[in-house]
Amino acid sequence: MQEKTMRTKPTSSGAQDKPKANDPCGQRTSGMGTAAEVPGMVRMRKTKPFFERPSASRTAGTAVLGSASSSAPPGLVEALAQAGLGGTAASEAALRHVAERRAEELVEHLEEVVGEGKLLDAGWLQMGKEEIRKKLAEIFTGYLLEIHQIVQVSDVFNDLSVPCRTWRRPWADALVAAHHARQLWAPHLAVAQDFSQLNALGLGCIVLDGMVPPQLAADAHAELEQMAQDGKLSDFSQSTCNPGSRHLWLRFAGPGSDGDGLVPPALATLGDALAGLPGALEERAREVQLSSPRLRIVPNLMAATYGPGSHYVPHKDMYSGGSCGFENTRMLTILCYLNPHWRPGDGGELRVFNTLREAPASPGPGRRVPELLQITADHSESTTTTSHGEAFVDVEPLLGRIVIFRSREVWHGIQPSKAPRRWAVTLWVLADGQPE
Ligand SMILES: O=C(O)CCC(=O)C(=O)O
Ligand SMILES: [Fe+2]
Repeated sequence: MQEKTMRTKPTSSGAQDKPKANDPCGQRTSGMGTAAEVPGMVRMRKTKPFFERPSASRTAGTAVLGSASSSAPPGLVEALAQAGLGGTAASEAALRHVAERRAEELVEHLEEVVGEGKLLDAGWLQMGKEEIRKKLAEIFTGYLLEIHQIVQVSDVFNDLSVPCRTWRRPWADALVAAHHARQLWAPHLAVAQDFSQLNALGLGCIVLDGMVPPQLAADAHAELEQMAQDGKLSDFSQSTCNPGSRHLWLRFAGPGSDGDGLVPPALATLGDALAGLPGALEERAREVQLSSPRLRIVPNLMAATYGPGSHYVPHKDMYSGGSCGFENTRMLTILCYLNPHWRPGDGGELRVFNTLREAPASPGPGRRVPELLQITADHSESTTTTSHGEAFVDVEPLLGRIVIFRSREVWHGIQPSKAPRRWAVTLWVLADGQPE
């Protein structure tokens, strides 16, 4: 378990190193699958939930209505609860019915919804009641359908994810040391103890070699090659961020993973073991009284491959939905490289940049998520500022090498690959915004 074989270049390497302003590269933009399939796509809670389940005791909602108001339509959430439709099973027709009924009620109390700072501006008082009723019904229906979608996705996510402290693995517990936790969460402290090139960049990033049994890594590599041959990979990415890359998702545990034969054994074992790392890191941090965020595991690995010429421009793994107001909650990126034949000159190194001072990157507070389920490629506001510096370290994608870094801070990219297929599996570890 040592850090080794990294090359450092002190200067910028030109255009490829510079992300464009408005760089939409925080996530691959093709073949992303559904929100529920992609770790980190939904949860945005930290201390303040962006969305709370409808409940009778709640009088105001969060700002999901957007254009019409910054608060929930008066009484609508209560009406939903009274109709027994707070769960995920409500049909669209039932939600429309609740919305219509509430609109009818409110037309008799226009002062609650029309006027300065209210749901509809004072101009609406010029309209007839029927027109106002229709407008309210339309707004309410949109609101209910939106929050209903969020509840559904949130439920799926919660079913799929667990706090990392419940995913402890002896393998990871034995291998993770306190200094790893320091390197990750307090790099400024770690620098004093460890003068590695990576630490010198002042990042939260660690490289671990010799942890994955070589045979397991080789088997996992063979399984990926087989899956590629069997046509399981996505199409080639057309994105300017990571042109030519291909990927597939491997749900190695939990609902949807059993008996479907989609995750071959070595990859499943590897995923299960990697998922033990955050819990071990959290525990080590606790032991040395280091403050670190609580984390959550989604047992879903992404395997990605880069062929000749394909690369990934500098980016961070945290991204937001830009105009959608969506933001992921990725906290840690855990990579494991699976390239038994990698040689110097094959390219595909992970380039890790030093990071300039930026605003603290914690999961955002409540945001609008109107297009939540349609998220495809709108990550355009994720990286509006180019805040990595000139220095970088290239990390070779060697068989079994594990790299862990802070998704929200660390700028990284992949150098153009020259090898036929450069493989990595990634586990994104999410913030745990659940109450204590
Ligand atoms: O494979 C790697 O080295 C990094 C991949 C990456 O940055 C990503 O998928 O976001
Ligand atoms: Fe990345």
